[in-house]
Formats: sequence, C-alpha cells, structure tokens
Amino acid sequence: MNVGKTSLLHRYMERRFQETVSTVGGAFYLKQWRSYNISIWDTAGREQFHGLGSMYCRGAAAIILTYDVNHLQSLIELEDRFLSLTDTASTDCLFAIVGNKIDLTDDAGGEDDAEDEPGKATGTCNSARAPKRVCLEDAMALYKKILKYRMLDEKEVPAAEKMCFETSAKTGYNVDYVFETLFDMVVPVILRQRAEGPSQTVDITHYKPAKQTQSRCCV
Ligand SMILES: Nc1nc2c(ncn2[C@@H]2O[C@H](COP(=O)(O)OP(=O)(O)OP(=O)(O)O)[C@@H](O)[C@H]2O)c(=O)[nH]1
Ligand SMILES: [Mg+2]
Repeated sequence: MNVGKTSLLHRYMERRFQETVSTVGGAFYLKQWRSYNISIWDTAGREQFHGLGSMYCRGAAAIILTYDVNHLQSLIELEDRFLSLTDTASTDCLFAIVGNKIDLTDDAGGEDDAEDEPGKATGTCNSARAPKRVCLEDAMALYKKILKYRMLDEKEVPAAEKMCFETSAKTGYNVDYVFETLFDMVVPVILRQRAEGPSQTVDITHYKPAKQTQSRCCV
C-alpha cells in the first residue's frame, strides 16, 4: 500500500503526476502500444483487498511487484504477503520488481535525472550522502527467490539485472522504460502461444443452451 502503483500507471498513461487516492478494489487500463492493446490491472494495496490480487494475476503474462525504495518493509511484504497471490499467473509469467519514489533519495531520479539513460541504476546504495534506502541488490535477491518459489531455472528466464528497476512516478524517471521493456518481452510470447494453441477465451457468440429435459418431481 502507498508505494505508488497508481501513480506509476498515471505517469505512463497520462504523462503526468497527480494526487491519487488509495485504490479501491482495482482499476483497469488499456494501453495501445504499437499495434497491440495491452490490458493492465492496477491492484489495491489496502489489506481488505488483498484477496483480489490473485484474481487479477490469473493468466497474467507479466506482474510488476512494486515497493517503495525508502521503506524496506514494503519490499519484505512483497515476499511475505504478496508472492503467494501470484500463484494464479500463467507458468511463463514474467516478474519485474520495481522500487518506486527514487526521487525521495538523494542519489537518483530527481527532476534533472528524468532524461538519464533509462534502465541504468544510478548512485550508490546507502552512501554517506544518501539517506538510507533499499538497495537494488535486495530487489534482485527477491527476484531470485521468486524464481525458486516458482521452480524456474535461472538460465531460462530473464536475469535479475534485467527485471529489477528503480523509478520515480513523480519525475517520470524510468517509467516508460519499465512498461515498454516488459511489453517488448511479453508480446512475442503471447503471439507465439496464440499461434501454437487454441484460444483461451470462450466464444459465446454461437452458444446454444442445452435442451432442457422435463424435470420430474421426486419425493
Ligand atoms: N515523491 C514521490 N511520491 C510518490 C511517487 N509515487 C507515488 N507517490 C505518492 O505516494 C502516495 C501513494 O501513491 P499511490 O500511487 O496512490 O500508491 P498505491 O501503491 O497505488 O497505493 P494503494 O492504491 O493504496 O495500494 C501518493 O501521495 C503519491 O503522490 C514517487 O515516485 N515519488
Ligand atoms: Mg493505488
């Protein structure tokens, strides 16, 4: 809760940072990216909505686990409380871990850094000059735990260095890069699955209800 999931989506979809209210239930976004329509669910971090998380993850091609780089507890909770909610994701689902609010630390993602080389982790973690913050290495360690949890072979999935990001929804730092890196990875997988197997959606346009048999009363 409060790590900036909705703000990241606003920044990406609407190109701006605006005040948010804590998400109720969840919110759906549709992004036209190149020639594809990408569906994105914004989940609610508040405790009473945690149960919904597994519903939003069902069949997901990618999941972005978000924490606040200024609160180690938010990274710990990703593992302790949220990881099990991703059990409903498809087996080849990609995981990205995003540390948001990097602008609140001294060392990266300030207004002037918004145009920095995307994807590049800047600054040193917990240097004398920077306030204490979560290290990118901690996020990478979680990524490796996720692979273990999902019994995936490290050699067959993208490396932790590629899937752990630091962002600022406030300045825009790395935000496009996160979403578009994932889209670039996910779209070919979905296209390949579509070409190989039957559609996973149910076509109800030609649905005919089964003939009703006369019900008999039984005593
Ligand atoms: N400084 C700074 N503040 C941010 C950033 N992203 C979000 N915030 C602020 O953090 C607070 C929470 O942001 P939200 O986007 O609503 O967080 P959320 O994760 O969607 O929260 P829930 O919907 O309750 O789970 C708001 O006051 C935002 O303005 C950021 O990158 N930098
Ligand atoms: Mg929200």
